[in-house]
Amino acid sequence: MFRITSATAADLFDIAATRRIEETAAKALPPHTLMQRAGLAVARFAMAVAPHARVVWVACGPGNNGGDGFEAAAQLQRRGFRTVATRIGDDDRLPADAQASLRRAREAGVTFAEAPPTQYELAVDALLGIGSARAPSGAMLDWLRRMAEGTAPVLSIDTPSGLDADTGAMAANYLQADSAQARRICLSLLTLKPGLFSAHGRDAAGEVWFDDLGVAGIVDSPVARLPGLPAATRRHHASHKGSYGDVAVIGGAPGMAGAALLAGSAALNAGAGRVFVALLDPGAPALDQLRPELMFRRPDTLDLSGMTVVSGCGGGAAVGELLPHILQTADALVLDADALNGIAADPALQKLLKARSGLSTVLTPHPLEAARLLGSNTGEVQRNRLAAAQDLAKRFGAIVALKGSGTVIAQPDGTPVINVTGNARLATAGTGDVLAGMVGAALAARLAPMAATCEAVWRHGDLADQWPEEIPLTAGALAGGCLPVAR
Ligand SMILES: NC(=O)C1=CN([C@@H]2O[C@H](COP(=O)(O)OP(=O)(O)OC[C@H]3O[C@@H](n4cnc5c(N)ncnc54)[C@H](O)[C@@H]3O)[C@@H](O)[C@H]2O)[C@@H](O)CC1
Ligand SMILES: [K+]
Repeated sequence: MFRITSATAADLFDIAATRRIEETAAKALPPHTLMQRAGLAVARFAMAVAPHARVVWVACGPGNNGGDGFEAAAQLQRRGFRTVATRIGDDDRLPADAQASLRRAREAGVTFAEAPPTQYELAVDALLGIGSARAPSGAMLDWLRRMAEGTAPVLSIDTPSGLDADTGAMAANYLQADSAQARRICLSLLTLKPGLFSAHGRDAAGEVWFDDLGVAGIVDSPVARLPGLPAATRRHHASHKGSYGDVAVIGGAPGMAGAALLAGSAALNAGAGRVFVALLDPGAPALDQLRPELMFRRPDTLDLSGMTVVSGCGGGAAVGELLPHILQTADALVLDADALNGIAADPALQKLLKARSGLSTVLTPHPLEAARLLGSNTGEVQRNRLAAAQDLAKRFGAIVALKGSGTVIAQPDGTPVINVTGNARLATAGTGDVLAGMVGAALAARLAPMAATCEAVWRHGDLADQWPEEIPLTAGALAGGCLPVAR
């Protein structure tokens, strides 16, 4: 059993694969073994989280997730914890494993009650796991709300109930109440699921822990993976600015120069050898007094063939005119914001983007920009972030970093990554420009495009995670705090 942190590299399996893995493992073991292991893991965890608990409330659902709950309740009761179970569903419709665990809970002396205890020190959510099929309602929803709004920690078995373990979509928003305050922990069993780390998954799950139930040697292919720590950074003494590449930021239409400057500063701080800024506002100053290292050029005077171009940041409509040239000549390319909007609106540009297939190209859309590129809508993208990012990556032959809670980094062929660094403090204007600059620096340092993007996204989020509580997190400060990604 271990906690998932930003340093954890791990494979993620969808519901279908998890069921196959469970079936294979169950066949190789005596009956009921997996559920007993699951219950024991939950009970051990519960005792560590609330060793002082006078009452543990276990809410059990109608399937095997409920069975895990009965088993955990039995194990806790036997170890001297007063355990109160509330349950949904009829005895005779319970799956066989859950029926066996229900019997064991009754034999152990677990209290079965119609309503939750008024006082409890730990709540265990064993209502629904990977079999969640519709929005929780009635008593189930009431209990989930009550847990979320209580002060005792909530321990979700396998998945938070009602969460789609494949996508992180929530069937019922029982966490949206302002009063939701309980510490939340999820103990994922057998496999780690992608939905725990994307969309609503992170809020619903809280801290994620993992127990493999003693099942090793999984042969199924993961649907995604957690990247773990980026490789250590070390620069050779015998290197020079040319070793870390040139970045050209092209953007900053009238009134939006700041976006391009943020990207430029971020690229510089992330270790790019030289950073050129080509503003699309003819009246913009030709020097940034605070960043004299940035070299200002007219867009048409730059030779992009040896450069990593970061395009879009505050580009407005003006960037559209330059995109054919940029798409055809940039050595490596990061496309953000207005560049993505321009491409979404113009099939000719889409063709040029596809023609770059095989070159280093990274798209960094937020969900609305992704929706425009896909011709869908934000709701659709957010309902399945993994699928949307993969669809875009395949369609345009590029690396795609779909921003949001659990940024998804997808590649045309190969397993996508879900990034677990970052937090809601990044939800402020300009942080996306900073990310684009950081990706640009990593590409300029000649990292492979997937590795460059994963590393920059990880570091960008990690900066926010490490940011001191008392210092406001602004994009300018974030751009100034970038740690080198280039080696
Ligand atoms: N069978 C085993 O030995 C093991 C089972 N495991 C547990 O089993 C879970 C999967 O079990 P199941 O496949 O039975 O699925 P679940 O227990 O997640 O739920 C399925 C049941 O809930 C009902 N249901 C779905 N949505 C509902 C809603 N909104 N309101 C009311 N009822 C709803 C379904 O009709 C079905 O009866 C895993 O998440 C895990 O917790 C694991 O511990 C591994 C071992
Ligand atoms: K659950």
